Amino acid sequence: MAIEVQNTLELISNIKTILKYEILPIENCLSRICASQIIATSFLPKYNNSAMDGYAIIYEEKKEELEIIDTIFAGDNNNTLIEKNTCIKIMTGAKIPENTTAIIPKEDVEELPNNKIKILQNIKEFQHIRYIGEDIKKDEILIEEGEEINFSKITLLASQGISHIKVYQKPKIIVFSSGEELKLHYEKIEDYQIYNSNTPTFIARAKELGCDVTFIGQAKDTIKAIKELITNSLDADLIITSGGVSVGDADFTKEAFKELDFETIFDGIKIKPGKPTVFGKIKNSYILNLPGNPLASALIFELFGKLIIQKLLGSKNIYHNFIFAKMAEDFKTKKGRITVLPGFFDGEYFNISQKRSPGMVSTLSTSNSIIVINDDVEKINKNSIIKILPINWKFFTDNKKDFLTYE
Ligand SMILES: Nc1nc2c(c(=O)[nH]1)N[C@H]1C(S)=C(S)[C@@H](COP(=O)(O)OP(=O)(O)OC[C@H]3O[C@@H](n4cnc5c(N)ncnc54)[C@H](O)[C@@H]3O)O[C@H]1N2
Ligand code: MOO
Repeated sequence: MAIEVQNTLELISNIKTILKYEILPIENCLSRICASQIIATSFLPKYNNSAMDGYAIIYEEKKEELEIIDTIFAGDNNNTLIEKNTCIKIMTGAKIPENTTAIIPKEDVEELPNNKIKILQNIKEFQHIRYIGEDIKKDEILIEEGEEINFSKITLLASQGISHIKVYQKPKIIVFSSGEELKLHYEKIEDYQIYNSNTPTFIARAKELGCDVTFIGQAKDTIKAIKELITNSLDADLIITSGGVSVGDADFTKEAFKELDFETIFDGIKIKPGKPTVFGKIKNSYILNLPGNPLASALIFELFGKLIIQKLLGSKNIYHNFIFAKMAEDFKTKKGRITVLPGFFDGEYFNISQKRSPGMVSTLSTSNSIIVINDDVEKINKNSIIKILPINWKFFTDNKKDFLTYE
C-alpha cells in the first residue's frame, strides 16, 4: 500500500547504514564525507603579524621621526624589539616585534635621507596587525563528522598542516535494468524497440553524487534473470533498478524480490508521478526500484533517492533544503495527490516545465529545480512565493546580469 510522502522521508532518514571509512590525503577527499570531527591543532595566524608592507612602530611615537633599526621578512624568526624613537621595516605576513602597536603602510610614510621615516597620515592604534588566533583558535572544531569535504574544507585542513583525514568510503551502488524492450545506447535497435535511458541516468547521477557505481547489465523479463542480477549485486550498499514494478504481464521485478526475502520498507508512495516506487532491503543491500517511466523515476530519484544516497555517504545533511522563489505563471492542477513538478528557476521566477508527462525523457535537461505541491493545492497564482528544491547547481546563466547588491 502506498504511503504518505512524509512517512517515506521519515523511513529514509531512519535507515540503518554500515559506514566504512578510510584514511586519505586531503587532496583526494573532494566530495567525500568527513568521518571524524577535526579539531584545530594550532592558532591561525600562529603569531601576531603584519597585514602590510611597511613599518612596525610604537603608536605613541607616531609624530616623531623614527629611525629604521632592522628589517623583518615573512618567515624570519626575528625577536628584535622596537626601541625609543625607532621603527622596524616589516613585510606582509612577517612576525611583528612584540611591542608593536601599529603598522604603517609604506605608502603612508616619507622616507627621509638619514634612514628615518616620518608618518604622513593619521593613524589608528593597532592598525594593520593580524593577531594570533583571530582566524582560527587552537582546539576549535574545524569540520564536523558528516560534513562534506569541499575546496573550502581543504583550505582549513591545509592551513593547519593536516595532510590526511578519515573519510567514509564511497557507497557502492549497483545499477541494472529490466524490460526486454530496452536496449543500451551502444546497441542496434529496431523500430519497435526503445533505448534504455534510465540506467545511464542513474549511473551518471549516482556518480555525480559521490558514489562508486557499477553497471551489471540488463535482465531479461523473467524472474530467474532478475534474481540472478540481484544476487550478483548483494555486495552493494544500494541497488537501483527501474521498471517492472507495475501491473503489466511482464513486470517480474517484484516477484523476484519476493523470492529473495526482500524486506519491504515501503511499496508505493502517495505522489504524482512515481507512485509505484519500491524501497526495501535484501541482507545488507538496500534496493530502490524506481518506476520505468523516465521522468517519474528521475523525479523520484531527486526527491527520495538522493536522500538515501546522503545517508549512505555518511552525510549529516539528510533533509531537503529549499529556496524561496516566485511563480512565473498561474498554475492549475487537480488536487488529491502530492505532485512533483520540474521546471527552471532563473534566479527570481520558477517556470514549470510544459513537458512533464511521466514518460518523457527531455524534461530534466531544461530544468534546474523542482517544486513539490501539497495534495490540497488547486491553484498557484503568478508571483506567489513557492519553495524550490535545486537539482544540480552551478548557478550561471547565458544572459549577462547585474549581480551587485544595492541599498
Ligand atoms: N494498469 C496500470 N498500468 C500502469 C500503472 C497502473 O497503476 N496501472 N501505473 C503506471 C505508472 S504511473 C507507471 S510509472 C508505470 C510503471 O511501470 P513500471 O515501473 O513497471 O515500468 P515498465 O512497465 O517497465 O515501463 C514503463 C514505461 O517506462 C519505459 N521504461 C522502462 N524502463 C526504461 C528505461 N530503463 N529507459 C527508458 N524507458 C524505460 C517503458 O518503456 C514504459 O514506457 O506503469 C504505468 N502503467
Ligand atoms: O506515477 Mo508513474 O510513476 O506516473 O509515471
